[in-house]
Amino acid sequence: MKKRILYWLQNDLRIDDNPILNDLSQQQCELDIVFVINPAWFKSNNYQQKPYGVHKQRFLMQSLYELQESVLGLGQTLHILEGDPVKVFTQRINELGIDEVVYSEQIGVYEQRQITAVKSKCATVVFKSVMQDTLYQQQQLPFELADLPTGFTPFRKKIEATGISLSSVPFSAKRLPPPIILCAKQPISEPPTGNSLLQGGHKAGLTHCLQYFSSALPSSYKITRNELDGFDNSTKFSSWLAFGCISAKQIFCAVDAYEAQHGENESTYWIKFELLWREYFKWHAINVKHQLFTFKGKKQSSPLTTFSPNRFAKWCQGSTPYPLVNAIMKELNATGFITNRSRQIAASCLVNELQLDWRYGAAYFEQQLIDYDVAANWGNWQYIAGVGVDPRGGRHFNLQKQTQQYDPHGEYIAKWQGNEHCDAQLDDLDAADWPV
Ligand SMILES: Cc1cc2nc3c(=O)[nH]c(=O)nc-3n(C[C@H](O)[C@H](O)[C@H](O)COP(=O)(O)OP(=O)(O)OC[C@H]3O[C@@H](n4cnc5c(N)ncnc54)[C@H](O)[C@@H]3O)c2cc1C
Repeated sequence: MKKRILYWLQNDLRIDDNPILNDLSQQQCELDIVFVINPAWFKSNNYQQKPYGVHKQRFLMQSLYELQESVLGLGQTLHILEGDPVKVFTQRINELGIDEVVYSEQIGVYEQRQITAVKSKCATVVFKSVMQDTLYQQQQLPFELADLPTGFTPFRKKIEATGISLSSVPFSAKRLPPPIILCAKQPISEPPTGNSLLQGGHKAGLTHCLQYFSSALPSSYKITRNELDGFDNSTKFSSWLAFGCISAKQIFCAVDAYEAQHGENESTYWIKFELLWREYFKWHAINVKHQLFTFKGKKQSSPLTTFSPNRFAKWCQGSTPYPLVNAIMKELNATGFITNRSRQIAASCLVNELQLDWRYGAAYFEQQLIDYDVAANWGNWQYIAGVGVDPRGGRHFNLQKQTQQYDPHGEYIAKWQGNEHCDAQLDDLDAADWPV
C-alpha cells in the first residue's frame, strides 16, 4: 500500500512558493489535504471578542474557494472540515490510517499547542514541518534564537549583513498525488462576494502583487505609506500575507525584480525594511511564547490602566471625544482594514488617553482586521503599550498634532463621520458608578 500523507493546511493557502506542496508533488503517495474551521473562532473569548469577525471570515472563505479550485485542477480535493482541530485531526488520522502529517510551522503558541496535542495522540505517525511564513529559516539567522536582538534595528543590521539572497519557488508540477478520499461535491459552492478591494485567494494576491509592481508605486512608497487613506499609498499585501495566499519571499523577490528594472531608491528599500519588521515580530513571537499575550509583556512593566467597559465600548464604536480616532475605528469596523498610522493612533489612544488594558485593544483588532497576524498584532500592541520591543518604552501619539499633520482639511474625519456620536466627555459614570 502507498504511504498516506495528510497535509494540514493553516496559514499557507497558496500553491506557489509552498515547499510542502512542491515536495508532495514528487512523492509516490496518497494525499489528504485538510483545512479545519474551528467553531471557537466565532465565539467570544476572554476579551469578549470573536477571533474571526465578518471581514476576516469573508477573506478566508474566498481564499479557501480559490485554493479548492486550484487543487481540483491538480487532481486533488481540498477537504474543509469543522470542529476542534485536535479532535478532527486525531480522528481523521486514525480513520484513514495516515502515516505522515505535513504542516507549516506555526508562530503562535496556541496553534503550536494544537499540533503538539495531535502528535501526542498519534504517537506512531511521522510529523514533518516546514517554516513557510518567514523570509528566513531559523538556521539562516546570524544568531541563536535565544539571542534574538532586543530591538529591531540591531536585528535588521545583522540580517542585512548576512547578504543572503532570497528566492521563491513557483509550483511547476501538473498534478498532485491522488486523494485518499474523493469529494463528490466541492465544499464551497460559491465564494462570498463583497465590494472590498481586498479579495481573498492566492490568485487575487498574485494579481495584486503583479499590478503593484508593474506600477510606479514602489518608487514613492516611503513618501506615501503614512497617509491615512488611499489604497495605493501602501502596498496592501498584509491580508494575503496573513492567510499565506502570498509569501513574504515572493514579495521580497518582486521588490528585487522591480529594482533591477527601474532602479533602487529609499522607497523600494523601505518595502523590504517593513518586511523585515514583519520578520522581526515573527521571531520575537516564537521567542517570547505566551508572554506575547501577557499584560506586562517580556519587559515585565505595568502600563497605567483603569477598568472601564464604557470607555472600551466607545473606542470600539468610534464615539470617543476624539474625532480622528472615531473616524479610524469606523473605517476599521466598516472595512476590516486601516493603515499603519491609523493603527498606531487608535492603539495609542486606547493605552494613553483611555488608559485601558492594551490586550482588549489587541483582541478587538484581532477580531476586526482582515490581515490579523498573531506576531504583528500583539507585537505592535505591546510596542505601543511600552511592554514590548520598543527601546523607548511606549509611544504616545499627540492626537491634535496627528490630526493637523495627516488630516489637515478634515477630509478623512468627514468621510468616516468622526464627529458624529462624538461624546465630549469620556465617562458617563463616575468612580462610584453614578451618572456624571
Ligand atoms: C497596533 C497595531 C496592530 C497591527 N496589527 C497587525 C496585524 O494584525 N497584521 C499585520 O500584518 N500587521 C499589523 N500591523 C502592522 C502594520 O500596520 C500593517 O502590516 C500594515 O498597515 C499593513 O498594510 P500594508 O500591507 O499596506 O503595509 P505596508 O506599509 O505596505 O508594508 C508592507 C508589509 O510590511 C509588513 N509590515 C509593515 N509594517 C509592519 C509593522 N509595523 N509590523 C509588522 N509588519 C509590518 C506587512 O507585512 C506589510 O504588508 C499592526 C500595527 C499596529 C501599530
